[in-house]
Amino acid sequence: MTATTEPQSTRRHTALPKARTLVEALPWLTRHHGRTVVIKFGGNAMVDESLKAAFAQDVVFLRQAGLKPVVVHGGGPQISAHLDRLGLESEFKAGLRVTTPEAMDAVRMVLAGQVQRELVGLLNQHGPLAVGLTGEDAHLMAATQHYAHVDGERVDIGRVGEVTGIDPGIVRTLLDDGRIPVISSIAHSADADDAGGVFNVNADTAAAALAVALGAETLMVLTDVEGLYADWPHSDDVISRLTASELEELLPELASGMVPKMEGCLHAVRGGVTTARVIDGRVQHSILLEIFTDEGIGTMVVPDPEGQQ
Ligand SMILES: Nc1ncnc2c1ncn2[C@@H]1O[C@H](COP(=O)(O)OP(=O)(O)O)[C@@H](O)[C@H]1O
Ligand SMILES: CC(=O)N[C@@H](CCC(=O)OP(=O)(O)O)C(=O)O
Repeated sequence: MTATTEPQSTRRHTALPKARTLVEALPWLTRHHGRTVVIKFGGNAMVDESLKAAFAQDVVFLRQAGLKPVVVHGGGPQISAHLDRLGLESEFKAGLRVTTPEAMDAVRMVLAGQVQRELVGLLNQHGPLAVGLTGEDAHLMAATQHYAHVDGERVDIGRVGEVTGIDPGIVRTLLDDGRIPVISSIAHSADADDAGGVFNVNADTAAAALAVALGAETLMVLTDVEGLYADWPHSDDVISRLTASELEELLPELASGMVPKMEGCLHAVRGGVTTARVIDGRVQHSILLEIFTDEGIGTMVVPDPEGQQ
């Protein structure tokens, strides 16, 4: 056998940048240790296989680094594609899907049976970590019917849910057991006369409600744009940081896709979450960049300074 040798100095030299990267992450590792991070993975950010695999690596990395990641996933485009295959049209009002009972069955099947299963599978390639559930499981998320408001009119959009309560017990149990909960945004009906009913909840709204109920440190929303554009669609200047009050002022000007996201961020920081961020899910390892470096990308919403509302 011929042994391969390399001069000691070369080996040390090539390893050094890796060690530096690890050491640079130390303050962030210390700061975030034991903290809960709710990550919303949008259907539009799930565009290719390598991105999904990198997403799974990042989430597992957080878990192995001592954080408690909770994944809430979307799947709007996947639901629309399925409805299309069934010959059913997708209609949105005020950014929310008009959800007939027939569409509700498809929403539940695609989110819990397809998108969630795929994410659980990708995470579990790294070990027996991920457990999938919906808001129906152990009554995690309760909702009543949500009506949309279009041009000042109250519109019935079917089985769309307004979150009325979160019982985070099952998620806490999973986190304490070292698991990664992967949650589909379907809620059980809170109405006694609709027992057994289910509602379609926007995934951004569900993620924000969960972040508040879990006392999460961070809500991270991965989507298919760089962050919140100041003057969308006319310019691609991203707002990098804004306070809750600044965001509140901006909300009426926002267009549909961003509305539930930014409302969710506002709800989260007003509910005690330290930062809510909208980041570009199309950038590989954007979660790691956001948590462990100064080179965070996207938009960060922070609470108002003390004494200012
Ligand atoms: N001010 C804004 N800044 C960025 N994106 C915006 C803005 N207003 C509307 N949008 C739209 O919102 C979309 C993201 O929302 P959505 O399509 O629901 O994504 P996801 O599937 O990730 O939840 C963007 O692709 C963009 O088209
Ligand atoms: C009520 C409502 O609109 N629900 C969404 C749920 C999925 C979702 O929010 O997915 P994204 O995050 O990928 O947009 C829908 O049916 O499309």
